[in-house]
Amino acid sequence: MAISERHARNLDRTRARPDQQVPNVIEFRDVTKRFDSGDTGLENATFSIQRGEFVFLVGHTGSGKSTIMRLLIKEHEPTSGTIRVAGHDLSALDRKKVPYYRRNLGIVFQDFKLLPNRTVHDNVAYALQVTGGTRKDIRAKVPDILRLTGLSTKLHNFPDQLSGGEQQRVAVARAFVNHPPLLIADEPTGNLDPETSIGIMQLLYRINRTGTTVLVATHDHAMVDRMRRRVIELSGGKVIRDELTGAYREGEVSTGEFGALMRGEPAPAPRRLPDPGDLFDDAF
Ligand SMILES: Nc1ncnc2c1ncn2[C@@H]1O[C@H](COP(=O)(O)OP(=O)(O)OP(=O)(O)O)[C@@H](O)[C@H]1O
Repeated sequence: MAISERHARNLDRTRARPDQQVPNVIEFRDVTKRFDSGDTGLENATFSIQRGEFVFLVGHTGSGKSTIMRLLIKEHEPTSGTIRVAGHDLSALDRKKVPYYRRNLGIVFQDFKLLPNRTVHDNVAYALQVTGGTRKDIRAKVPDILRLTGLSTKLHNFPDQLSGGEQQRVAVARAFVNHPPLLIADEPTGNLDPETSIGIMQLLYRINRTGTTVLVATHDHAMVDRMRRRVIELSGGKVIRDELTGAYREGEVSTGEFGALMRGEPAPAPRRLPDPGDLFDDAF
């Protein structure tokens, strides 16, 4: 669907429901996930994330971070409880429609998941093609996003000709080229050195400042402490902490480095404010 059509439809939505609140982008209500093996991935987890937030999911290995991500992309189904994305109950989303839903989300993994036999340009363009982007869209948007992610000089390179940090930039560019209302990243800096990790986090921060809601699962203590964003901590599948400007560990003092870390990082002007309802274009 063309952006202008979407925009008009979103305006209609707003007009039709003037007194209703904008729904949370993500809402977990009493969500439990038990696997066939008997392991518990998540236990009675309740939290919600509003439009435009930047949220870290932290916790020891096995605490349930990836389970939340996999539930969000409907790779797993909850054993009980309700998950809503942009106000839609994910259990009502037909299996056949799941690929459409996922294409409208920005998803970044630790291991990049790039197409090995396509160039940087084509990896990013592909994300537009599968959502119905025309050649004109590709010509207009891909160079822009490659500039934003610092990849303009690498557009003809293949993934195996790039460093880990550059590959992750391509993955972020691909996830963001559609300007998704929600971007989720599972350990996006897990394979990168601290310096490169800062670059990736700055990129996610800039993306967040265009209006995209960003959820990042991470073990990266230093990054969480420096950025001072909202932190949801898990332990044994339970939410044990939810702080608006938290550190990796409860009660740790601010390093005060956030300003320095993000200085000189101007946010690109949003083309349009992403509407979470766009996640479900063609899906419901
Ligand atoms: N497919 C699965 N089958 C069985 N148990 C699973 C499965 N996926 C996760 N688990 C279990 O669920 C619990 C939570 O795992 P999860 O992968 O969500 O943790 P995590 O916090 O993401 O860990 P890490 O930081 O190591 O990635 C663990 O006990 C894990 O063994």
